[in-house]
Amino acid sequence: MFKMLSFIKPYRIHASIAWMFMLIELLLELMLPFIIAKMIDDGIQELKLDVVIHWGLVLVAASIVVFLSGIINTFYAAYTSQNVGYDIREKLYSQIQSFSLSTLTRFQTSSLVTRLTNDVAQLQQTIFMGLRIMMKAPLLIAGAIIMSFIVNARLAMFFIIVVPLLLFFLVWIFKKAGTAFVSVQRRLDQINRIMRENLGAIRLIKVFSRKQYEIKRFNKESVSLQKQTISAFRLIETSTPITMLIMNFIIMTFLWFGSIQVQTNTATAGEIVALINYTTRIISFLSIFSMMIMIFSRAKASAGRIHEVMETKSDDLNMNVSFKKNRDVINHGHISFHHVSFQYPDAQEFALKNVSFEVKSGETLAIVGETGSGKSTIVQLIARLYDCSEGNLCIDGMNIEDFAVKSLRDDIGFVLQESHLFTGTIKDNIKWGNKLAAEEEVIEAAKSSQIHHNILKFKNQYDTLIGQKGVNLSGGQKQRLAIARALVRKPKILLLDDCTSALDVKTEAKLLQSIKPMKCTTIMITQKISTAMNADQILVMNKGEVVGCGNHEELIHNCYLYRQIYETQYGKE
Ligand SMILES: Nc1ncnc2c1ncn2[C@@H]1O[C@H](COP(=O)(O)OP(=O)(O)OP(=O)(O)O)[C@@H](O)[C@H]1O
Repeated sequence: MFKMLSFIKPYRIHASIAWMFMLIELLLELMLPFIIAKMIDDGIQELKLDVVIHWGLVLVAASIVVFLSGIINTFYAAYTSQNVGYDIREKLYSQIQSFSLSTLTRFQTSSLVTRLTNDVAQLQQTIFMGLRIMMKAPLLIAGAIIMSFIVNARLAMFFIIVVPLLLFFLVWIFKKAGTAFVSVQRRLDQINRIMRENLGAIRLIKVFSRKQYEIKRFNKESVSLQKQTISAFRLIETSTPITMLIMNFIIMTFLWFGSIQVQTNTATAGEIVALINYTTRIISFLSIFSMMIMIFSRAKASAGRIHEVMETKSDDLNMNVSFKKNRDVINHGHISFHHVSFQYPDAQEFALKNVSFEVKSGETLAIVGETGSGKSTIVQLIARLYDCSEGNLCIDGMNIEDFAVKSLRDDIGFVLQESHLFTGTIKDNIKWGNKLAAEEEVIEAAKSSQIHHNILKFKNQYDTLIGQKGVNLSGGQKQRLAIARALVRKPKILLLDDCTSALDVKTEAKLLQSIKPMKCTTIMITQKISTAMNADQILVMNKGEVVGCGNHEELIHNCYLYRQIYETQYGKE
């Protein structure tokens, strides 16, 4: 938690101003009961109207300054907390961007979203409360005890016994509640995960009529969150009645012993009023204390979760500038795999086993094979989303690990199996691939990917807004838009991971024809033999191994698996 305080450093002047005005407010608040005691003892009891007016005016002036100090304090506390929240969120976000795929999987997307939103908001609120009242509460309690000693030391002795006991009790609650709130935040992660899954698959839920099942699943997590939150709050709530009971007991003690002292002329009525006034202030701030415990306990849990992300090593290959020969562009796009094996982190088996093949510059390689045979893994290694476990992957004769990762990826156009589109216009989505692309280049990419004519039919053409995840486009349109986004990069290497599945044969053939003149080395994963047949070479994969490589004619004769796939799609004839 204290590590998070370093984020306040840039705003120390604003935080100090908030603090200063909080101290002014506090000092004057502490003086108010003292002023009232003076008014009673020197003015009302002595029947001196001028003394009453004098202390009355002092009281009004002090109240105005308290009010103004409160406003200024709130302003600076809000400024500091909002800015610190912004900085933490920004740092957290860029840290998340620097994680490798396996680290991101380990944290889980829903948990990262909760950390970026809810956890940061908890810290923001704690900093605001810290500068507004949290610091004030202990100081006011200490100040009220000191003032009570100045007013009447004998009666104030009760505080010395009771207040440390109370504080001890409250710290114990704070520790217990901290653990409880970590569980609350974890439950919140689960709720977010279910919501993400649910909203992302709303169509699937509808067609499978799984609405009730999903509602039950959500309710189960929701009830679990509710129970955990209630038990955490219950713990904190026990502190309020216990605190009130003890402090009311002190007030009764002051009234009892105070009345005896007034009768024996060892204390004045004003002193007793002032002492009770200080006690009620301590009570009100001790009840703020229980709120503070709650806020601090939650913030402690949130700070731990944020700290965990910030302390995790940035392990995206982008960060490790490991290129030795300083090559930062792909010249020709010649790809060669030499006995490459690969195992996913935490996986039991190798996804690729001793894979060797070559694709010459400007050629097209189609990869076919059963599901789970390692096709996507091959293209992911070329984009260096992972490094080979064994063997070498070379581009233009140089080991891929010697390239600067960012530059390597800048020369690659990658179209994933699932076409992710972003909220924005069609033009924005294509330009996402290359933000420097001119209008003509965007249109050219759209033409090559066979989506241009569809776009022209929309009322706003390239400025048509796409909803979240492109809901107003068909599956095939989304795929072609994703291809246009890759083509606009003018890549040296184009990786198409089964991204033409939703296209009809005619459109797909046109698309592949228009890619050819671009002379980029293309690796195309496909389930369709009709598509694979157009490639210069076809690689046949089975259980992570290459079982055939060559053109269509060669494979029909030499590769049993290829022939089987062919016969399934075209019939034995
Ligand atoms: N992130 C991952 N972590 C662990 N194992 C993985 C991961 N991704 C894939 N695998 C495993 O690696 C193997 C190869 O997966 P890959 O996605 O390359 O197959 P594929 O041929 O592209 O399949 P499909 O045609 O269904 O897309 C599979 O057994 C799969 O379960």
